[in-house]
Amino acid sequence: MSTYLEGTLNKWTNYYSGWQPRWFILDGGVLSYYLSSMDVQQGSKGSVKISSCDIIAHHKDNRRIDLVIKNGMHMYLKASSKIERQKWLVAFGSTKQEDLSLERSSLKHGDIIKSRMVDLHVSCQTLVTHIASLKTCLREANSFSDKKLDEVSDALSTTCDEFLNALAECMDLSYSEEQWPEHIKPLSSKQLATPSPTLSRSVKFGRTGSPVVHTSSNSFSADELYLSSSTPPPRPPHPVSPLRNTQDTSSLPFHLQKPQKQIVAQSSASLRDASRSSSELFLTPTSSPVPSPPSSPLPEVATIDYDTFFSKLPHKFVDISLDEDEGIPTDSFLQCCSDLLPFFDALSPTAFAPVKADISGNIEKIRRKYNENPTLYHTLQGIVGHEVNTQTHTVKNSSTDALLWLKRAIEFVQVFIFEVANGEENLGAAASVAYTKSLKQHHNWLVRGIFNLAVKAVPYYADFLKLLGSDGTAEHNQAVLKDMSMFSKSVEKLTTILKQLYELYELDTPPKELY
Ligand SMILES: CCCCCCCCCCCCC/C=C/[C@@H](O)[C@H](CO[C@@H]1O[C@H](CO)[C@@H](O)[C@H](O)[C@H]1O)NC(=O)CCCCCCCCCCCCCCCCC
Repeated sequence: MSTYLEGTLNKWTNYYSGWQPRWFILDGGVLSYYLSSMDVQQGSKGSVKISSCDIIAHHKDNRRIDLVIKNGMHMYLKASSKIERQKWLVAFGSTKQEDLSLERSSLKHGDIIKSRMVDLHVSCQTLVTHIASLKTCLREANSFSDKKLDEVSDALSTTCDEFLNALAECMDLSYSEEQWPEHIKPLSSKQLATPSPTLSRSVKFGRTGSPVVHTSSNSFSADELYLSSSTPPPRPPHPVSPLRNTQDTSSLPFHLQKPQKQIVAQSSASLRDASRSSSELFLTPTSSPVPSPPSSPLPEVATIDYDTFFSKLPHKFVDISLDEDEGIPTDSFLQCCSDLLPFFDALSPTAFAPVKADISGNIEKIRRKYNENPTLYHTLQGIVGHEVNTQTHTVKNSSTDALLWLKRAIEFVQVFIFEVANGEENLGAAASVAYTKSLKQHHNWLVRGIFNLAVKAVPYYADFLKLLGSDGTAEHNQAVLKDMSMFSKSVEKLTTILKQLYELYELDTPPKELY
């Protein structure tokens, strides 16, 4: 008998109507919803097959469940309480289990492994996100509460369990299917139930935010962690390491090709550069079941590169090399800021026209100053320092003032991107956080009102990721989120330096009359 559950859940509708109560029925593996319990006879307003969804217990909101449908669509749900959410999570989990058992009886071994490989891949991506959040929390320990840290750790721990379960099942299935030599026997599900030191794999994100899978040649175990788009990797023709002692990437068991992706083989040396990325997932090897020869060649690395808005930017904040004493080169900084302007047209040429005009006006003011004397004004600090020394920083249209407003705008963008990269899918909420941190205190009631209106025009999360270059697939979305994370980190570094500059000269105190 299949799992049955019915009850009220709040469903996210849109930014105008927000969360709306709906009557949900889970039956026969399908979740359907109705306007109310009285409207069931009139047919459902929509339904989704639970086995085609990834079920995500939201890591910040303990009442929320996100159903990520395999075609990239979402259904956001909110229970009335944490306990109520738990009830639904259990029901969804049981339903998935039932469907899996059904599949098992009708599918061949290989098909089941395939389906679990896809699960493995999805939870691997989720792990990457959680670990990025955890790293941010740890890095910014001062500004994050213990509660936030606990939440992120819990989410990470839950996803680790999901990942290990999926991996365990793959191992069991593959082990029962083939005879492996004793010394490279795949780990059993029992071994995997407790994270094992023999798990030897690390996944990193490259500078473009793309996943990079590396295999360590001196700690091989037969349980390859595949990163697969939709089809799983081919089984190695012979049950020995396809990677050990070889530079031939053609034998890599990664099945990653897709027309829009580029596969690159790199040495571990170039990966060290890639470790500047803000998002890294390490399932760290500590020991190996198979000792390796001391003279193993460098590990092989397969990278998938996705193009995103960020990777295609002609000038990137991350590439700005600071002068001594953290001097920010004026020319590079302005080029990076200018490159962001076309994005406002993509968002909405009319709604964002004032914002774009304000930002480009300030870029222009600073550019004009720089052109007067590129040596003297080589750095932003040089411009501000010179204006302060000559008492021209307070005159109308000073570069100091232009940079102050440009810094606030860039900070808005950085915090907004940070929020989204860290799991905030409600763009209105992300914009509010960004606004409070960067601009609100400097705006009077009129501009605050404009913000409240502008925020209603924010796009949907999925559309926003598409504007940033995603093709809508989970993998590409993930790549965009990684690039966002890296973008936010590199911009934050610069806004922090600028804030310190303005604090030094006491030039950034909000006017009291605004309160
Ligand atoms: C998707 C999120 C949508 C959120 C929308 C936020 C909109 C903010 C609304 C504010 C409108 C501001 C219009 C202008 C206001 C100006 O009055 C104000 C002051 O101007 C300054 O005045 C000085 C004289 O007093 C003058 O000397 C100086 O030159 C002049 O600048 N200016 C501002 O407040 C600055 C506004 C900057 C707003 C930045 C908002 C950025 C929104 C980005 C949203 C999308 C982010 C995704 C980007 C991804 C790609 C990188």
